[in-house]
Amino acid sequence: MTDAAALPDSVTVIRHPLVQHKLTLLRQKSTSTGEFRRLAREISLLMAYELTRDLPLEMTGIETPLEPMQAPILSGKKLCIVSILRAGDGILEGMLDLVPSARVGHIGLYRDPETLVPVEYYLKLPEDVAERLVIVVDPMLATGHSAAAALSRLKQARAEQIRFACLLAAPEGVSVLTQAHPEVPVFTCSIDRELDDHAYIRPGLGDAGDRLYGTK
Ligand SMILES: O=P(O)(O)OC[C@H]1O[C@H](OP(=O)(O)OP(=O)(O)O)[C@H](O)[C@@H]1O
Ligand SMILES: O=c1cc[nH]c(=O)[nH]1
Ligand SMILES: [Mg+2]
Repeated sequence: MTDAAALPDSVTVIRHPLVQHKLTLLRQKSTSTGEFRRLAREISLLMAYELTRDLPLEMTGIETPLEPMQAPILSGKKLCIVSILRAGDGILEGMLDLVPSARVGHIGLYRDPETLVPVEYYLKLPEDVAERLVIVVDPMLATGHSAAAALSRLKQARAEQIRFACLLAAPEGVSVLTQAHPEVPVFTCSIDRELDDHAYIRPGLGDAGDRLYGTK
């Protein structure tokens, strides 16, 4: 929704028609919990395809049933997907569908409803997170403070190569995150109009965690 020309180079809006179509279904208030979860998973798989588009390859010798050949395999850092609990888990599943051997980390953060400051309540990362390409996932980038705090935590754990993926972003969140972590590529399916007075993304999709898990 926001003029792409105004975006920093580190931000990619995934405009693939399947992603955009599924995102529209996801946003609709009539979409049930089960359908919401399924759509989030499908969109995440497609996002993982975009996020991993530039992974390096090397050639290796294999044998087909008919003859030997040189064929490409992934050669760079192994992957770690870090989910920002709890709504991040709705994205994690679809990413793991595409890269099932990735390691997984979790950062538990909730946004205090009064202050909007992210509060950390859980952290579990693979021991070798510093050697991996880390993809941090959370459906919503609203004020940007949860994502910025998660990336700072990962840097404390010595992670060096980090990407961030969300379904929806507010312009305010993009600005906060890219200023705090300018070297981190950010992938989103939409940059919506604005944040409202409760720091909800408008038009948005509501509360991602509640819609994924059927809570209020
Ligand atoms: O950019 P911010 O303003 O920090 O807001 C975004 C955060 O808010 C939501 O989580 P929430 O606090 O609702 O926790 P939940 O995932 O447990 O529902 C969302 O999943 C992000 O983590
Ligand atoms: O719009 C928003 C903002 C933060 N968290 C959500 O789940 N939705
Ligand atoms: Mg929530």
